Amino acid sequence: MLHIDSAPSTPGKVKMEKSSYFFTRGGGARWHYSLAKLTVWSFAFLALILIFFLRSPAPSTITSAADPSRRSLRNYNWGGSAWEKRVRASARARSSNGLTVLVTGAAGFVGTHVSSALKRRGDGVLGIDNFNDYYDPSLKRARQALLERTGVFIVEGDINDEALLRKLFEVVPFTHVMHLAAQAGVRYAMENPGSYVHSNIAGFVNLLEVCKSVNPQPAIVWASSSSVYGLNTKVPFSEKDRTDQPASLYAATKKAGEEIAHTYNHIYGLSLTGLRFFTVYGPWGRPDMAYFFFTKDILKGKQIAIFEAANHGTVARDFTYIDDIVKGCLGALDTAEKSTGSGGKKRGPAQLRVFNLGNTSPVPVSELVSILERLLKVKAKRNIMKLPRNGDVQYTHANISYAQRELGYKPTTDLQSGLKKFVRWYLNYYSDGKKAVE
Ligand SMILES: O=C(O)[C@H]1O[C@H](OP(=O)(O)OP(=O)(O)OC[C@H]2O[C@@H](n3ccc(=O)[nH]c3=O)[C@H](O)[C@@H]2O)[C@H](O)[C@@H](O)[C@@H]1O
Repeated sequence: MLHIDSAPSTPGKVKMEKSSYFFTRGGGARWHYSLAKLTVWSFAFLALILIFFLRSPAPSTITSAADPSRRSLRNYNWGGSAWEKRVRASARARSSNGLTVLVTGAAGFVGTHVSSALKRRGDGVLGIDNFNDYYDPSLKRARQALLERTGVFIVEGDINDEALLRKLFEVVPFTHVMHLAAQAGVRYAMENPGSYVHSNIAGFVNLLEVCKSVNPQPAIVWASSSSVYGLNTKVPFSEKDRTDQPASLYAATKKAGEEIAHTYNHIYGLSLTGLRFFTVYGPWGRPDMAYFFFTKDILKGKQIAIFEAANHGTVARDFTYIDDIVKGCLGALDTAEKSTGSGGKKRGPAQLRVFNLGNTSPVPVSELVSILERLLKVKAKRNIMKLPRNGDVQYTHANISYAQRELGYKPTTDLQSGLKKFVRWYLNYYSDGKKAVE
């Protein structure tokens, strides 16, 4: 008998005393009996596997590319005629001159708002999202339900799944891709660097590989970030300023995205527009962002950490309201020129752009908290802390004249009015007893 005490510490080196029971010569009838039993059980096991495969539904069951960065590896189901029908219906534009847009990260904050705005004005929209657990997936499911009501179907899958992306382009000849799927968050990059490489680099390259090879190639608009300005001190930030000093891995992956975009534009003629978003906030926002968890913590009476730079220096952000960002995204899609490649080959020069989408009026984080206090009618428990060395920069401020000229981009919502709408949404969303605030 193998006792727990006698088990060797090296796995795989367990002495199989029981196995000698099957293989000793003197075993006789007992040996034959055991062999027969083993055979019967083996057949039963094989039969079970066979039944499992025969009973599998017609749609292909694809396991997403293993993501080492996630605790929960996910299986996604896609395919089959009913699924294709939903994909086609969602992507159908109301009129023949409407766009047909694949929105990646459609269950995300910006993705939901952009998808809904496109659908409302008559464009065809299909979403894709992997519903990962970076933050509460139930919020993503609620956004999905919202989009379903407007007629937008979100395919569950990962942008790293090449077969899925190819299938989507086979079913629908998308004219545009609005690429918003990403691992967001500046500070989380120190905890989980792999997830940034997986989504923001590998996932983006996979998407571009598929886009370059399909006919017709779509035009691509995608989310870069204000964080690419990193340690740049020249303000306001202009697209011409240096972006070679990222302060976080998140920023570095977004900057890498801009360089990767250059390559695919140069070699394959893909039309590519990068949008540098400046701290986007609003209803249905991201719970990992300061304005969101400050609201939660102020209401709970919990202390909040407010960062300040050296010598009591102000930390400020050019907070940009979601509706303004949506207008910028639509402006970028509407002015995107066609890609020029076909058959995977470039046939001529293609459009390559990068725009700042900010609000042009930075607000100190302490002022953000004061606005929240007034709106929530609760005093915050402020804990002023030195800005940690975790990727945060002290200050952001967008120069938006290029986006104004080319996209007609003109932000109209100040932080006070935008937060008012956010707080109204927050109280309404979380007052419904079913949604727990962690
Ligand atoms: O502009 C962008 O491109 C980026 O904007 C945000 O990043 P960030 O500006 O750091 O937004 P928050 O995490 O909401 O932080 C806002 C401000 O609050 C400060 N903060 C954050 C957390 C905290 O506990 N205390 C605190 O004072 C930060 O230093 C920052 O100045 C998003 O999280 C990024 O995904 C996005 O790419």
